Parts: sequence; C-alpha cells; structure tokens
Amino acid sequence: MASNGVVTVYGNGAISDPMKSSYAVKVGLAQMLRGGVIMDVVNAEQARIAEEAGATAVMALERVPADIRAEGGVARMSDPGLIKEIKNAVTIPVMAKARIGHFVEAQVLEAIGVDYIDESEVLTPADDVNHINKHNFRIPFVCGCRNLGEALRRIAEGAAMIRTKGEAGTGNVVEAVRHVRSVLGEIRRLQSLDDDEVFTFAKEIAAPYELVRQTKQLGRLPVVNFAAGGVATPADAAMMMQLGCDGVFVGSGIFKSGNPAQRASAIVSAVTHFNDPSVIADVSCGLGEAMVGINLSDKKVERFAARSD
Ligand SMILES: O=C(CO)[C@H](O)[C@H](O)COP(=O)(O)O
Repeated sequence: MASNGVVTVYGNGAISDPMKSSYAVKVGLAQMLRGGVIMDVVNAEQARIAEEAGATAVMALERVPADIRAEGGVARMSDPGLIKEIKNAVTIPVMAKARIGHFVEAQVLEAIGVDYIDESEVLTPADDVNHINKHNFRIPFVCGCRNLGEALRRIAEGAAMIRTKGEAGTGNVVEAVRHVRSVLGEIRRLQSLDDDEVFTFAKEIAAPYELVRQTKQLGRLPVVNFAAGGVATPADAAMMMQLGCDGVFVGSGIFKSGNPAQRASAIVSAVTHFNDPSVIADVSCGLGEAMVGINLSDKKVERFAARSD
C-alpha cells in the first residue's frame, strides 16, 4: 500500500500479463473516486444538480431504486440516448448500470463511452447464474457485495471497484451498515490467521486463494470499496466513511427528498468532513423532508441484495 493509503498492487496474473496491466489501469481509475459521493441520476438536469453539489461521478439509471421498488416491472439499462445527454451535460465521470450477466448491455455502454459500468442487482438480473466476465472490457466495472467472499468473487471476474450493496431504494441504512461491517470484520478475522490457515478460509468464503492472500497482506480489499443502498442523510454518509469505506453512493436519498440540491451538497460536505460532527451538524440543519423510508423488518420487502451472490 502507498503512503497515502491507496493500494497500488492488484490483479490476478503476472506483471507481464497484458490483462493485468489493463486491470491495474482500471483499478487506478476507480481509485480516483476515493473520498467522493457518486449520485444516481435519471436525466441531464439531475446530473447537473449532482455535479454542482460536488459529486465525484454520476450513475445513470432508468429509475432511482425507490421508484423501481414502487413501480415494479423489469428494470433495465437506461436509454443510451439519455446516457449520452447526461455525458454531454457534465464534466465528471459518468457511470451507468447494466443488468447482472447482461454482457450485451455492457457492450452497449462501452460503445457509447461511459466511464464505468455498474453490474447492478438494482436492475432485474438477466442471468441468475453468471456475472459478466469483466476482463473482456476496457472500462472499469463496479459490483456489489454483502460479504468478503462475494467481493473477491466479483474481483476475480474483473471488477475494479466494489460497493457494499445495502438495500437500495429503502432510505434505510441498516443493510448498508451490516454489509460494511461484514466485509471489514471478515478482513480483520483474516488478518488474525496464520498463513497456513488462509487456504481453508478461502475455501470457507468461496473466494480465490490468491485474492484472499492479497487481502490479508494489504489489510483491505485490493480495490476501492464504496458503501451503497439506503444512505439518505449526511449522518448516514459520514457513518459509512467512519466505518472504513472509501466513498459513498447515494441514489433515492437525494432525488426523492424535498430539496435535492441542498441535500446533495450536504452529503458531499459530510463525506469530506466525515470525522467532524460539527460540520455534519451544520449541513444537516434545515435540509427539508428526507425520503420516506421502508422498514426492513417487514419480510415482504424484496431484498435486491439477495439477487446475486
Ligand atoms: O446501486 C447503486 C450503486 O451502484 C445505487 O446507486 C445505490 O445503491 C442507490 O441506492 P439508494 O437509492 O438506496 O441510495
């Protein structure tokens, strides 16, 4: 790890492997988002609001997760024309979502020049067995996880960035907290093992040994890890950072609130000053209505996070 805490050694192959050098570039690109807030947007106007508020990137999607939950139906990649409009409206990186396993949606997103692809459980999965082989693409992918094994399986497939899944569209941070604590807790447990025990640990979490070994050595995931799913307030966002995430995704929490521009900017300030409760207090004053959340103790609420493993 470099002195600034940024990880510099990645990949699964040898240094002379061309796949590895392109993978290292993708991982490096994702690292540039560290310390930032990535905001879901469904059109160019929302993208401009996000950029003005200080978002580090925007995520183009058909509907914010709260609307996907409310309206139901099949959620797919956004209209490529709309994504191009979003790209033209902002100077920050533009991410877009493809359905899990839908490698042709990913090809389309690559063809129109998005900066990152999110293979996302928030959309309706296209393949309930296989994820996209992300090594086949030039651009970086982000994928969701609930635990360390899932994170390392996605990295083995070529994900250059990880986000803990949380429960998108609920405005309820409880699952985001559970998933962050799970990943970071398993890394702490891994670090307490002696080297001979790592093989069995890798088998237990169903992850490739080499990535498990690297994670133990680095003391963290070998790619950046953002929190997502249910973050709705500046305090939620700062909590994710204090727990040890590299940044935060926020979707419904901003554009389903009473004052999206003000809330977006408050969440950016809270992530920048995540260790300063007085800043978090200041930016939390007079924010207007937060999104109405969903109580996750209701077993009937669909768990997007469980749509893939
Ligand atoms: O899937 C995502 C990250 O890629 C969404 O951006 C994120 O999970 C949004 O969730 P919410 O609407 O609860 O903020």
